[in-house]
Amino acid sequence: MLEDIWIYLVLAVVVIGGGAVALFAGRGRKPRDLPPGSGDSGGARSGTATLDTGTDTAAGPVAPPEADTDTTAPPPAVEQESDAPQAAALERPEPAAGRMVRLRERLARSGALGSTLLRLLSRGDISEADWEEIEETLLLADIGAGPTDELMTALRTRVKVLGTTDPEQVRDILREELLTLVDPDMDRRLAASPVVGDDGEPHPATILMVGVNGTGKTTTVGKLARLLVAEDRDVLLGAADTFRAAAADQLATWGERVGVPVVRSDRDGADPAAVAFDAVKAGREAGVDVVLVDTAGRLQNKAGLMDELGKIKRVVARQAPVSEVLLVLDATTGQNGMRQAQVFAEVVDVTGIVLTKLDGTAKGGIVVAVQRELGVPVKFVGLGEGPDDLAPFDPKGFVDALVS
Ligand SMILES: Nc1nc2c(ncn2[C@@H]2O[C@H](COP(=O)(O)OP(=O)(O)OP(=O)(O)O)[C@@H](O)[C@H]2O)c(=O)[nH]1
Repeated sequence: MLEDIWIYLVLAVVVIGGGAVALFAGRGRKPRDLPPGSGDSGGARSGTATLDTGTDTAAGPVAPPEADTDTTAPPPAVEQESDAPQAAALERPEPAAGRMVRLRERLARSGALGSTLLRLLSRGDISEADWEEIEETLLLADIGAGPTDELMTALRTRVKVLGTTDPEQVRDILREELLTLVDPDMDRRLAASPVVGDDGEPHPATILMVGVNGTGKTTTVGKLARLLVAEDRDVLLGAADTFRAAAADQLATWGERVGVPVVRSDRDGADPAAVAFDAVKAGREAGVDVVLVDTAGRLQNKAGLMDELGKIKRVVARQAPVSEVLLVLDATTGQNGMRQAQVFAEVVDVTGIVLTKLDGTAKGGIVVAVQRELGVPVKFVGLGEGPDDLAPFDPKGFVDALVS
């Protein structure tokens, strides 16, 4: 009997002791890479923000970026993966190199452009009606009037001079002329390395993503974060699309999957400029390489858009020079997309274009049209809904896919 009591006592001590160890082990774990003053380091900054663990933490009062910025709002929160099971589940995104090749067949419907042109150009005697059909095909693919004229002139001249109907030779001519239009000499690199500011200090590369809602902007921010993680960059996301509450949740999910922190506001409709400011500030304090800022960019009117984006840019520039403004356009929207591009270009200095939904559209010619219109390169293309279906744009791979 006495022996039994001893056994129960020993068991009780083991169970209670084990529980206590587990509890403290869990509490002692710190969120990764949090900027000083956020998370459980506490105290240095007043005001409150929450980590997604739900525990109360101290994070910073964020200096009001501009006089007209809403200062009554609580500062944005940094969301962060916070314990071992989540960290273990981090995904390793696919490297950037080779994505365009993998996604090539997604351009199949744009390939209809190439096959129609090849069929017509390989005819022994190309009639005026054939040339008209070629022209119509180019226009329907959204290449634009000017580039279509140029291509027609070049093709007419070269086919006539060569006098060939050999499909291989015709294919080579078409490939060369399309490549000239897509312009392989444009600089398509993304400015994603830290920069030294006027103060001589290193700052993260800051990239603003702009575009109309529905073009795939938030998704593209998530995909681009993955692509940068695959390239071993430290990334932080700013959820400055505060119009659509779900956009910040969407970004948080993208971030969690690859261990990228997200700065967001706890309040729907918060000032986007304040969130952008805090994101860049947090990125700077954490020493990340790149801060990607999602914006809302409603197009109700140009003045409103200019106000919002102009303010975000000014406010962010106080923390770090803006390295890139990427305009996200939906390739399926044709002329409507071109009009959006014009408005955004008037409002903010766009440095690159991301064309989404290029999979399954026959409108691939918009690559040429939009580059011509804005004078800036297409830097990335979205070729599907998968998390790694965003590829750095490669003109040669694109043209090869069209005429293969
Ligand atoms: N097929 C295809 N779908 C895409 C691509 N990029 C985004 N999408 C889809 O487009 C839809 C809209 O994407 P969101 O990121 O929510 O678009 P958004 O409305 O610009 O984001 P907000 O500005 O936050 O409103 C989603 O269903 C995406 O999966 C792409 O390259 N191909």
